[in-house]
Amino acid sequence: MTTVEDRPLPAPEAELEYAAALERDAVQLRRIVDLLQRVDVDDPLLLDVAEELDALSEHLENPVETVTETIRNPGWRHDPVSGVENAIAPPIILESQPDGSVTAGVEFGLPYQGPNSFVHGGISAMVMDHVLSAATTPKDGPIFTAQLTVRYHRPLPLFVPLTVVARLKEREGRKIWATGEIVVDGKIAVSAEGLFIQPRPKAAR
Ligand SMILES: CCCCCCCCCC(=O)SCCNC(=O)CCNC(=O)[C@H](O)C(C)(C)COP(=O)(O)OP(=O)(O)OC[C@H]1O[C@@H](n2cnc3c(N)ncnc32)[C@H](O)[C@@H]1OP(=O)(O)O
Repeated sequence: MTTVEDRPLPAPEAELEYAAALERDAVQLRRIVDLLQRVDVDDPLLLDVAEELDALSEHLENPVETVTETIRNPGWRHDPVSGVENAIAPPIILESQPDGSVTAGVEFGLPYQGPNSFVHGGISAMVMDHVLSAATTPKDGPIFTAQLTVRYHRPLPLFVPLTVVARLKEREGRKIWATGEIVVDGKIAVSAEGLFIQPRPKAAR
């Protein structure tokens, strides 16, 4: 059996081409997920869709990407919030600001709905976790969320541009606190505070 390690790595230019293709694939898959939320339930086209998607899955199944390969690829292209290669990511594109804060613009559609016409609270929490951690992530290694407190001030509407902001609050050894908000029409809809911890070096565990 050929393992991932045995397979030759693509040349750098081919790798770029594949990455771009994967990004385009994720865009189309995201579009399908969105359309499936909106299509008429009595549309006869729906009868063929599962078969067509099944054929597509069969096509992709061989060779399937293994866990090892997933870890080898850059995580930030795969993650569920800003991963451009991940169809479940909105995706949210983060920007680092000169003052050290991180901002992002996003607009959620129906796949992210919780209460009718509003964003699911778990999605808001996931976004806050991600953007807060981006504001704290030290350059010298990974960081883990230890605590996340989210306050929902007002419902977050779907189909409206939202702004996410996060900033580092305090650092004490391996512990880093950050705060942030999701803002709609200039008003804070969600605020959050997180404690992030740099894990101990392996030898010290
Ligand atoms: C652009 C890309 C941006 C990045 C995107 C990725 C974002 C993804 C963020 C995540 O989703 S991370 C996944 C969810 N989180 C986890 O799975 C974490 C699971 N927990 C752990 O792995 C460990 O518990 C943890 C690394 C958080 C801490 O383990 P340690 O062994 O390093 O902690 P240790 O016992 O040495 O304690 C160190 C200090 O932290 C404190 N501490 C540890 N865990 C805590 C906790 N959960 N809450 C509060 N304080 C905590 C602990 O009391 C102590 O305080 P003091 O130094 O003051 O004594």
